[in-house]
Amino acid sequence: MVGTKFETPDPYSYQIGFNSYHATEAVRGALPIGQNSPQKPAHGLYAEKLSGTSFTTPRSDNKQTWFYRIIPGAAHPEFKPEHNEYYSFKSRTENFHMIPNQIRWDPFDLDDSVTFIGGLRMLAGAGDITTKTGLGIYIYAAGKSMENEAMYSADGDFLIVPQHGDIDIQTEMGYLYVRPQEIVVIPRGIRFSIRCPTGPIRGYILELYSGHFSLPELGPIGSNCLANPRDFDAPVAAYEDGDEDYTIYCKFDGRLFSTVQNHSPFDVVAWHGTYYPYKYDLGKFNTIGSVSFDHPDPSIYTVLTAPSDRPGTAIADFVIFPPRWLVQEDTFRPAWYHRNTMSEFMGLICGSYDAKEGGGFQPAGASLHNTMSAHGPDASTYEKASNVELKPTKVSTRSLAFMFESSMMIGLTDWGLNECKKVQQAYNKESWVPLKKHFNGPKQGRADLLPLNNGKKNGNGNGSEFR
Ligand SMILES: O=C(O)Cc1cc(O)ccc1O
Ligand SMILES: [Fe+2]
Repeated sequence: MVGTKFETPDPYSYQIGFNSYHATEAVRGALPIGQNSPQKPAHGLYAEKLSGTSFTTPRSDNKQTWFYRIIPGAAHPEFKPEHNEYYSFKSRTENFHMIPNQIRWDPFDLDDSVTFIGGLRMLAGAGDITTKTGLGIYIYAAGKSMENEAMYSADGDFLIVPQHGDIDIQTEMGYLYVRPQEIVVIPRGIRFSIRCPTGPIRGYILELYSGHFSLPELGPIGSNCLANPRDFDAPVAAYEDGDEDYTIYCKFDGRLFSTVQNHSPFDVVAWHGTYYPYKYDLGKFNTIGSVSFDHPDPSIYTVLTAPSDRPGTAIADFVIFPPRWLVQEDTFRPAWYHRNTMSEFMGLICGSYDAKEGGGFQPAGASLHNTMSAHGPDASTYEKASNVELKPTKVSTRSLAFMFESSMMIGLTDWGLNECKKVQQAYNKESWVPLKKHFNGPKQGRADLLPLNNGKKNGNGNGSEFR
């Protein structure tokens, strides 16, 4: 299993469950009983509501939280725009480079001279923030902890995939400690601060402009497997009653704004509700696969999904390729060659990826196979996998790749295509141009000119039911 992480003790305790109703108080009696907004909440606290869905969203999807805090979130001077070229993330579609080519990036650099906010770069995106449709993809690299600084995104939910270094996250709801091979989701609007307790940090972020993540349906799999709801951790209330200045950064329509307030935003003494940040250890993913033949669709590896209005069609799926046994008979076992209507952005947290034996897809690197961009195993993977003896084999041991998959066409920012200087110029040439022809039939053919096959036009007629 990935994610056996006893090296760093987890300093925090959590409440468990995906989409659970949580209630937590750091001072006894801070949560009102039987009501949300008493005339005078206990201990001189203010009640404040944070809604992540419209008030009238059906109960099953409704996400709201009540805070009992020292000072309401509104107690700050006005926000002013930050004037740093990277802080206007150029997240509008008209600024994107739309390219049909397959793209692959060398590992992104570490940079320990900046904080999480200073080292956040938009790589790619789709849709429109103002109408809450689509997604943004970011790379972060930092080494300085955010001290007396917090941020929130009005634009969407942050799904953070750490690749290097632990992140210690303080949020309005409490603390989350997240290591590589774990993920964390910080929903829209929640204020948070990121510290780097183990040194430099680096990773990937999917910002979801539309709705929120849910667990995929399990269909015939039944009531367990894949990511089980019990394995998601939410913080317990933790507050500070600080009077020092705090800079609050706000990401709003792809631009960064800031203000300085004279108290800590992490002053929530108690909260209850369904809208909260959560983490998940990818090592707990219960992987399902074929025990007979053929390579199944990677949708079986979906950890979280953000559905669109079209059934079965996601704005964003978060998919992982964890260590697993491959046992299929008479099967080309790596991913097949394919062209999909869905776009695929992939990253590698550690190890290697079984469809890219030829190297080039490295930890902290990435690839993008956009709508209908042809891809699949590189030439060396093909040669190996089409000749290998098919014994039960464990793949991706000590490896973890992931995919942000989207029904939208993904565009690249200037940073993603040029400024980062990580795009591999020879990706196609090295991966697929070397593929050899193995065809051994005549130079031309037409099905309707073939001699009759005992009256059967299609199929070999042999059946394969008793393999
Ligand atoms: O392209 C990729 O490597 C991702 C992927 C993996 C897989 O097992 C099947 C389809 C697919 O797009
Ligand atoms: Fe693919």
